Amino acid sequence: MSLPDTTVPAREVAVKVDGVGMVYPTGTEALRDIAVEFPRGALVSLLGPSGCGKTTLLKIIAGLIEPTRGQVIINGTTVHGPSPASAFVFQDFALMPWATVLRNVAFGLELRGVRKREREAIARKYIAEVGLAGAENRYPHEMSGGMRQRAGLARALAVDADVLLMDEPFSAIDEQMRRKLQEDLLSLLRVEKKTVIFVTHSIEEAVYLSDRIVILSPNPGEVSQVVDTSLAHEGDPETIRRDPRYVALVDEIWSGLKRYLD
Ligand SMILES: Nc1ncnc2c1ncn2[C@@H]1O[C@H](COP(=O)(O)OP(=O)(O)OP(=O)(O)O)[C@@H](O)[C@H]1O
Repeated sequence: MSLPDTTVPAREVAVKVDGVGMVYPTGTEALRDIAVEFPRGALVSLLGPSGCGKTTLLKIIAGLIEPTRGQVIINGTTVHGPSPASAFVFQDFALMPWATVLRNVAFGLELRGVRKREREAIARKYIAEVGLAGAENRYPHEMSGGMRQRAGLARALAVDADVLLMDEPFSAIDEQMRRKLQEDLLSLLRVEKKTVIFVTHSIEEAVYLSDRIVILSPNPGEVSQVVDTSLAHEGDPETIRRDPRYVALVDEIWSGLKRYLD
């Protein structure tokens, strides 16, 4: 009789960063030999001090800039330029100020030639999903920072990319609203099942949200540590934040990072 196979299958890789290096034309070496894997359906944070190359890495994964060395592979295909497999959520929301929420959220689909009726139906679905139902006809200046970031998230979801790239999406938002958005993002991901690469400065935010944290060190940006959090992200946020494993992880990451602060 053969024994049952109890090995846990490794999670499939959605995004592979393979030996990426980046030297800007100014001569700044922003990244050196970055090799990281992003499992499908996981939220992975890039964490590190200012200037360690987090945004540069995210832009390379998005295909917005070409690395000097190495490659990025999304769903088995090497990235050369922006691809429909990924969608970017910007820190400053990047909404068109002259367009309503509905038009902003539908914009990626408009660029892809989706007909008006269809794209607006899709946009309305995601506007509701991020908690903005009723705000379809508002303009960005008529909304709070939190609402604008929800619209930015709905726009990224509407194009139905597998991979969401989020560059400090909550940093321009006050603390209470940020916590609410973090919780809402986790609930949304339970429904949408995206692979998320999330840039943050905040250790607490990274530990609260992430399945995995990639810690970068500066000058040049290199991977200094990869931490699998193994924390449950469901349940009462205050209970999670008091979980001894949450507290220990925040402490551990903080003691690793503080040597980079002057
Ligand atoms: N377009 C550019 N041209 C030249 N150098 C750049 C450019 N963009 C970034 N850099 C440099 O590359 C390095 C990494 O910058 P990057 O913005 O990726 O870091 P970061 O970790 O995202 O920083 P922060 O946390 O402050 O946003 C820095 O030294 C920065 O000055």
